[in-house]
Amino acid sequence: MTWTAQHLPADHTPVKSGRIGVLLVNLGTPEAPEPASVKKYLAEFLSDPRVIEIPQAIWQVILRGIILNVRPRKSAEAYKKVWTDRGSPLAVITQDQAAGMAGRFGDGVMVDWAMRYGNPSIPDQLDKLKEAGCDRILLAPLYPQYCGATTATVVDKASRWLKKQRWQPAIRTLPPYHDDALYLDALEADITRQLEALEFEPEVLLLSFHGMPERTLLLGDPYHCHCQKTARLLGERLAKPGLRIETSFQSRFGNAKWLEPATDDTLVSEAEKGTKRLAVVAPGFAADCVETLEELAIEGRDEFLEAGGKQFAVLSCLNTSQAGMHMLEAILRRELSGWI
Ligand SMILES: C=CC1=C(C)c2cc3[nH]c(cc4nc(cc5[nH]c(cc1n2)c(C)c5CCC(=O)O)C(CCC(=O)O)=C4C)c(C)c3C=C
Ligand SMILES: [Fe+2]
Ligand SMILES: [Fe+2]
Repeated sequence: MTWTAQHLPADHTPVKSGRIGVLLVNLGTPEAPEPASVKKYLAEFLSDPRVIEIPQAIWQVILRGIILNVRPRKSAEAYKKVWTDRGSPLAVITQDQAAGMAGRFGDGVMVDWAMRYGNPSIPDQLDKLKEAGCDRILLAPLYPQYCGATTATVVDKASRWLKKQRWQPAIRTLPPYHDDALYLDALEADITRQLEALEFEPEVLLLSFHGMPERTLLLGDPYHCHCQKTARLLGERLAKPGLRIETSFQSRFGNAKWLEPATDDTLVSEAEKGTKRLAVVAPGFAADCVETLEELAIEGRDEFLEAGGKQFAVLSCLNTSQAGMHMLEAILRRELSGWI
């Protein structure tokens, strides 16, 4: 028997194919800087076993009984301070990064964006790319340093979507790029540009990475090593007389021991030991967000100045800077090789 289109189910529509999709993914953010939205976002984020690695039965009692009744109000205040006309900085910048990549790889390549928690969700965006005819998709978690709590959970989420597809697109994932010359070139250029534009010359440049529970390092997560390697390679490039480069970890959460030294403690100890002029940059964040714009630029400033510091600046993340977009295009193009 010869199979022809008439043997297909009545609802079968011919599938467009042959296109390539690129999905940029970042962490996720609330829909609004209000406690109810923050609560919804944190409930999803902090229920991810890749993020909180203690048994869910115990954790859900703590999360729903205490944390989700206290933290959303406090976090919503932080989000209010950095919210823009277009929404949360993290979402706006990620959207702009995707828009800035569109058209750079030719007509057959669509570039879109998603958030691991909240919207636009990874499954919705993968549906969209597939429906538009993408049979090859490059999934790009925008985390230079690999971490189970960030990179792996993006791949987990996409894998759950793949599991439901009868006809799966081919998927590639962007590897960590913590020691990639393209990334280091972009950071070196963008940090140098911003340091030269400051009204003061910092004595200390603090490289602040997002923290993680120390236990994850002992369990073999490469995140800490990746941060240290980025810091070492970037430090070598930025080294100049009169500038000391230090590394720290920010955004401590909960009571467990986190990676050290902590950024807030470092800002205070630097000021107390006499550092007057300090600049901070967060090389691990692909886009500015509440953690850089509020925790570093507002809280961090207060901590440093109250402890005796005199001049303080937080540099922008790569965001949609020329150096950042050039890097993004180059690392994506490399991962698309053989497809375009
Ligand atoms: C145990 C809790 C957390 C872990 C582990 C964690 C890891 C982690 N996070 C980022 C990047 C971002 N985190 C952001 C916000 C944020 N992070 C946590 C907690 C953990 N993060 C919370 C509770 C929040 C929300 C804000 C708050 O209430 O303090 C953000 C910004 C999101 C935004 O909306 O702007 C980013 C980005 C990394 C890279 C990482 C592990 C390496
Ligand atoms: Fe975080
Ligand atoms: Fe924070």
